[in-house]
Amino acid sequence: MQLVDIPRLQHTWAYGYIIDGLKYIAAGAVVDAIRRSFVWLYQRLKLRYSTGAEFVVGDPSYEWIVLFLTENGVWENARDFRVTSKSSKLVYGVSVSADPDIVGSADYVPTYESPQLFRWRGYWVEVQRYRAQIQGVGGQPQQAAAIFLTVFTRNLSVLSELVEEAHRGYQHKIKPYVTVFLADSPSFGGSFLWNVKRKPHRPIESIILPDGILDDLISDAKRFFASEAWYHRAGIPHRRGYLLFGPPGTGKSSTIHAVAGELNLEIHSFSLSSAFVDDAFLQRATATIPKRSIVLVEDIDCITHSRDEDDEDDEDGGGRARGGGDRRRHGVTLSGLLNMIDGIGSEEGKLFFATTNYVDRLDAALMRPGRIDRRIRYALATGAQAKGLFERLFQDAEVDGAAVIVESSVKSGVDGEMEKELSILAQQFAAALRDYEFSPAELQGYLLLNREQPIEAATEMSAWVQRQRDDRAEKAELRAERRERRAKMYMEAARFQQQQQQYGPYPGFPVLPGPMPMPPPGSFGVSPPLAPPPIVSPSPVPLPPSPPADGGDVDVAAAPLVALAAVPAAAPASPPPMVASPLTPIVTPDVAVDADPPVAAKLNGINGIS
Ligand SMILES: Nc1ncnc2c1ncn2[C@@H]1O[C@H](COP(=O)(O)OP(=O)(O)OP(=O)(O)O)[C@@H](O)[C@H]1O
Repeated sequence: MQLVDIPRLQHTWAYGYIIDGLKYIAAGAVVDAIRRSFVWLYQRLKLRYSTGAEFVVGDPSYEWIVLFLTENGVWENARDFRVTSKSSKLVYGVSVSADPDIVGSADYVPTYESPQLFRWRGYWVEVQRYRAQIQGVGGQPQQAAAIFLTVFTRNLSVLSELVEEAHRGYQHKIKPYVTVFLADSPSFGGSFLWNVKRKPHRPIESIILPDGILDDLISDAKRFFASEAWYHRAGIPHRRGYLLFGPPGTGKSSTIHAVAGELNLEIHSFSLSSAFVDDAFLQRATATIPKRSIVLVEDIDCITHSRDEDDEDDEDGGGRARGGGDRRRHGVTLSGLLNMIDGIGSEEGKLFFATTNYVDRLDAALMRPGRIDRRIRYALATGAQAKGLFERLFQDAEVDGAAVIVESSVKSGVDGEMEKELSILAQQFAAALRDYEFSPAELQGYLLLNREQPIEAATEMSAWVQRQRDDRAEKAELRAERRERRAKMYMEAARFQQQQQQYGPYPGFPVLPGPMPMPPPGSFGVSPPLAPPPIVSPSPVPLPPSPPADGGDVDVAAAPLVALAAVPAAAPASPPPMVASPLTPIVTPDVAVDADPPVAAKLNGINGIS
């Protein structure tokens, strides 16, 4: 059967329209085929004669490329932008305001997704923004903004030169800043990203530590970077590990920031106490850290135990995993941490810094040379440090013309004479407290309250110290009371249990499973009253130890005191009880194999840095 009767159709009015329609369809198909052929050809040529690279947000290289594209004016034709607030003054994207404060407070990055072409060193480069699928921790797919660069040349080195130039430009731009990449978990998924912060360089002189500690640390790190070839020849991973330990607020993090600023390094930081940090997270995060970086692990004592260890503990009724139940599935295990530290060395040239307030909780495996090469102990402030802090914070008092005028009565000597003498005030300030009584952070807090008034800060220090001591004594008393109450409850329960065993269960009361476990030694009421904090210790300040010949810990606590002899001394105090550390002496590899013996000898004499 004939479906369309063409000869009859020819005589109808619709015939012309149908033929025209068919012609248009045919023409459209031809044009589309040509377009597709061009696209196909373009893609083929692109594949054959170009090299490309993807940069995903959250990776440090994304920051370099965004800045590079901005500097090369690639965004200039864009009209739509993604705006994000930011805390630094570094300008990315496009300048939209002449006011530097306004420009510096937000990021403007174009949102368009169509490719842009630009010339770089005679090569055509195509840039395209899009959303990439990346694999999150745990394998879940996740969307992330990305930039794809295509360089139209088959020479791969052009692309790597471009990336290198972008990195150099970025480092030059951020020179006055230390870039800190904080490992973070985005709220919408289980993956991770680097949260980028830029902080102005912290001057070395602003950190008040016993003489030489910081300089030694910096020269050690410089020497490490200078001896890359030696590490390769010796077959040792080019990595250096430092452990900074001591009470909170004593300058550990500040030291690391100062080192990063001095050596122009980026910091990639995670805290093991963060809820989202686990073994898989560490592996993924460290894999993205570039060369010449500081890898900083804060609270390195916060590791949980592996499943096997937990199971063993549970059999013993222990359950050692800190934080209980959930920590067994989350958190960083010792083996995960060791793998991560060892893995850092697979990418060259990294300084590994770890901080902790509880050095005695660290495993010996973690402390072995090759993982931790040097250890530095921090302590509460000595009188010399307090004096240094005071002078540092009020150094501008004179510069601003607001000279510190001290009545000569403050200074024993000629009556009525006025003298600008900041150091006398600083001595008065330091004399009001004992060594190892307050952290530098606490002293800084007090000084900031009196930022404009150095005289008041010095003269009112004794009253502040007294208030802090009273406060501490009150808290200690409360703690002792709580312990006593808990001890009483425990004794009651034990007695009740004994009676149940003796006379049978009381009707209506549950039978307690016996026997009651013994309380840990020293807990509850059986322990002696709380030991007073080291502030009230009457023993004299120890003499500075001579540097250990075998390279022990750097002991910030026991470093020489700057002469405060002129200051009326407060009751002497002993240093805080230093935790007996299970650390084994560390042998640094530098001495035996260093090409420059005098330098090696000098370094190994550093203040006993181990
Ligand atoms: N030795 C120091 N010299 C100058 N400032 C200090 C010193 N120690 C601490 N500070 C000040 O105290 C604050 C906290 O210091 P920082 O974060 O470095 O201490 P930390 O030892 O890392 O503390 P935590 O163990 O709690 O992380 C900073 O503002 C810093 O300026």
